[in-house]
Amino acid sequence: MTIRRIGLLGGSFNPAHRGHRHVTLEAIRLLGLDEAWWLVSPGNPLKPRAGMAPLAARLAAARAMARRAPIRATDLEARLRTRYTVDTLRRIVRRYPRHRFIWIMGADNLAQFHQWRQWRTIARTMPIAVLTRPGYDDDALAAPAMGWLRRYRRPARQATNWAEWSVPALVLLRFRPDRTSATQLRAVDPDWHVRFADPISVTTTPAASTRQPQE
Ligand SMILES: Nc1ncnc2c1ncn2[C@@H]1O[C@H](COP(=O)(O)OP(=O)(O)OP(=O)(O)O)[C@@H](O)[C@H]1O
Ligand SMILES: O=C(O)c1ccc[n+]([C@@H]2O[C@H](COP(=O)([O-])O)[C@@H](O)[C@H]2O)c1
Repeated sequence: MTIRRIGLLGGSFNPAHRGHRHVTLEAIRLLGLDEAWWLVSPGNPLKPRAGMAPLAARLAAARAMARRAPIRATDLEARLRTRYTVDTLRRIVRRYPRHRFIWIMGADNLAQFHQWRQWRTIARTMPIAVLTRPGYDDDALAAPAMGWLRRYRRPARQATNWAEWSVPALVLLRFRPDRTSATQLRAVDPDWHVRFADPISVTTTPAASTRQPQE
């Protein structure tokens, strides 16, 4: 039985940008992943709905950004009808028994992690990799959740062993950072989603546009 090693990066992807692609490719390299899945969120429970582009447009833009990379942009959360990460991860682990998963998030998300529903249960569900992000790395190390997570920290040089770690486990990944943010992109191009309003007109490979991860 071949075990697939998958990294899960959840996000609003409003819109997906080259920073997402860069940090995901770095995570794939440093963690020795077969693939990363972008979980394009129907709606981050902590973010306002105002200014959030429709899921179809965010998904189409994410698929275009993930093209020709071992990255799948998916609407799994909408399909599973989950919104909270703790529920999503529980369902995914059950649904894909032949896969091993690691949760990936940027340093900005670790700073807020203690506000997520049942965040300790998330950490007990699968290992967590935190990605360096300019302006947030110090905050992440001082994050309230780190008060508890710190004791489970693993050295980055052992990152490729993550599938054998007992949980909770946390690894902080450092690499050449990328400053891109969706907030910045929306400021210069607030109507970006209009270009993705009709997903059929979006240039993605047919396989990438329809495939769901295999169980
Ligand atoms: N440049 C980046 N470096 C590191 N991590 C990133 C970067 N951009 C996004 N991420 C991470 O990717 C995930 C999804 O990010 P998200 O879709 O919210 O993009 P964003 O640029 O942070 O958006 P916004 O500015 O709207 O908050 C989060 O875990 C986030 O921390
Ligand atoms: O489950 C929660 O309580 C929770 C609270 C805030 C954010 N999240 C998840 O964190 C991921 C990153 O969200 P975002 O909007 O910062 O890209 C995304 O998968 C969200 O669903 C999850």
